[in-house]
Amino acid sequence: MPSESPATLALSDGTVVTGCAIGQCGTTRGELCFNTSMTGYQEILTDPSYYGQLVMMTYPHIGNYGTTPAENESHAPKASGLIVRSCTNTPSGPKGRSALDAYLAQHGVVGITDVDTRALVRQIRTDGVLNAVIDSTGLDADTLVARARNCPDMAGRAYASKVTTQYAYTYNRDNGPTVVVVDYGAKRSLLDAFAQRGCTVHVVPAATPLDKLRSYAPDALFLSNGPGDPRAMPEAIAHARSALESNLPVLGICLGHQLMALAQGMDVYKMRVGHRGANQPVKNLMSGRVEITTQNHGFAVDAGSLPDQGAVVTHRNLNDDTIEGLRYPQHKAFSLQYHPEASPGPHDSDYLFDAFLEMVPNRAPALRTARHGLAVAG
Ligand SMILES: NC(=O)CC[C@H](N)C(=O)O
Repeated sequence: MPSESPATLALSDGTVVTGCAIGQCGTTRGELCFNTSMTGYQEILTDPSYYGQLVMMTYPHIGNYGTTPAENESHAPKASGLIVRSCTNTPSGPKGRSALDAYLAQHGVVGITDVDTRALVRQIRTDGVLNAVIDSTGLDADTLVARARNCPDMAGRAYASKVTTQYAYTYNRDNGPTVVVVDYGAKRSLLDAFAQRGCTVHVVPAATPLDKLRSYAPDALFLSNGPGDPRAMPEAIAHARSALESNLPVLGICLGHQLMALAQGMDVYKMRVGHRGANQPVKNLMSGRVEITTQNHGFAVDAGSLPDQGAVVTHRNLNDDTIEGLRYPQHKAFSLQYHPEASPGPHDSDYLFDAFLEMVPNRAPALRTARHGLAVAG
């Protein structure tokens, strides 16, 4: 156990639990979400899509293999706080890895350990998602519950502006297609997925309009993952519409997927409980193949809003039948609710990056694209 200092977790429904402080001493709040991955806590903490959320890990032992900069998905943690059952201060693994507690403190993240996380998950699964506060400064329970109740809801929050890059930069230069990434909070491993395939990768701020994107002479556009409610991003929805109409291949992942669906006139809703973990089963409806996937989302595209034309469901979640992938037959585009780059998680869905790049004209024939049914008009 990293410390003997008490900490409190207070939920907006009045639940108050006590545990021990980890990381920075302080008070923090956000939407309480749980992640069922057994490993990958550092990738999860630094995934910008967790901005504004308190991450609760359901796997009981967290911190076992410490932390190292190579496992960052962005330069520092973006989650608002961390809740675990048991946090070790003596990580195993190669020399030079830091303890999770020290890593959290170094980056100003407030956390709590020694909490019955599984009981809290059962509560959330029954009652739906809610906001919470973690405190290690000794504030009283009533104050903490009141702060949890005052915490802004994730619905209506355009948080991508908090995590997007301020300046355009080139992540990789190579001989393959030029991909322009619109950064709503992109994970590093998404950029790596393109770099590993020989792409030149330019990353631009979320508010960059299409004519500016064209100045990079892109072969393809990528709309990234990111935090918050896509319905609160009218400018980004308009940009997604221009991207779709650009005649360039477009891929959207997670927030990018939701923005593309909204641009095509579909609706997005806030889920009662989101999908966060590394073992979500998804069926590719064209190949019939089931992929075990990594997910992190609290909003989803409403299947009831599927237009007669303009979007076709390509992937479904086998747990709850929610939409996991769409293709847009009038455009060179498809989008995914889940994370084919994983990190953490299985690599079953890697093929989707190849399928996307095969949409770029003058590239290798779209063998894998055709096999998975994602070949499009254009
Ligand atoms: N990983 C993401 O891009 C998340 C998208 C969106 N913020 C959601 O929670 O649904």
